[in-house]
Amino acid sequence: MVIDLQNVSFQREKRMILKDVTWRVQAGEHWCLAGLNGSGKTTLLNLINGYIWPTTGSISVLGKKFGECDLRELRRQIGWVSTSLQERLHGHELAERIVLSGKFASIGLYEQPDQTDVGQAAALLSFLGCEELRKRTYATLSQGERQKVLIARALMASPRLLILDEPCTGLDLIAREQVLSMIRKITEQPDAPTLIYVTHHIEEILPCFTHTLLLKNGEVYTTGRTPEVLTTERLSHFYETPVEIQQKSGRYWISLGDCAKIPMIK
Ligand SMILES: Nc1ncnc2c1ncn2[C@@H]1O[C@H](COP(=O)(O)OP(=O)(O)OP(=O)(O)O)[C@@H](O)[C@H]1O
Repeated sequence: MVIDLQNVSFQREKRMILKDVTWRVQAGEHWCLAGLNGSGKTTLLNLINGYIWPTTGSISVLGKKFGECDLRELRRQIGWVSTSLQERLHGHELAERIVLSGKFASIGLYEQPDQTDVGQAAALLSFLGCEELRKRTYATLSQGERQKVLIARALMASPRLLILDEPCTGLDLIAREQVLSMIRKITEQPDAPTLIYVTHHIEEILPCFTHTLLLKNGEVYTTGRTPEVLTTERLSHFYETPVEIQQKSGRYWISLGDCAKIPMIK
């Protein structure tokens, strides 16, 4: 079992941010975690990484039960690409060195990488179709290029679990599709890590995401195989707004249904 959350709740200042979340991710599955702003996605990721502790319930990740394992050791097997990581990186650092720093889980490169590491970083950038970025400084990269470099950085540590927290935020249509195609490529590798892809956007849910969890107001609204979750009926209930889902080339495209029924701000 890759992730096993049993009846997990998380409370802060009398407010239940997550309520009775039970979620199991098995090896060989790739999950999409979707929900509206404030539904609790980041809180859930912080719990899975052991940065916060549940108020009630139990958590096991990669077979290690929280409370009985060394979290620092566990975190070495988890790659996490997020906007907060982006903000902490140094703009003057070369893309290649940012990728290399993934091996040491450091912000900045303080240890001397060997030739094998340098070769692996180059191979990862090439695999992800962005080898030309190697000698560019991070500050000069576009948002889409930064995401590619950060994904390569996460892969540098050969994680068993890779969490991609809204990697397509701020990307234009083409850059978004490039990042999504990189992600698909990762899942096609024989030794691919289990992916957890967090998004607000149904359109980003690729066919490789076998399962989807919809989170609403801190509760699991539904989980299951992606085609069973992403239906017009279920998503209209989820959004409390009529929507229509169309499937094209294995992707899901959402549009608003009867606009007259959508609650608007007056
Ligand atoms: N430490 C905290 N103390 C109080 N409230 C918190 C704390 N952490 C999160 N919250 C609240 O819990 C709710 C869930 O936050 P969270 O960041 O997990 O949501 P999210 O689904 O990741 O949102 P977004 O999609 O906007 O990033 C929000 O209303 C947030 O304000």
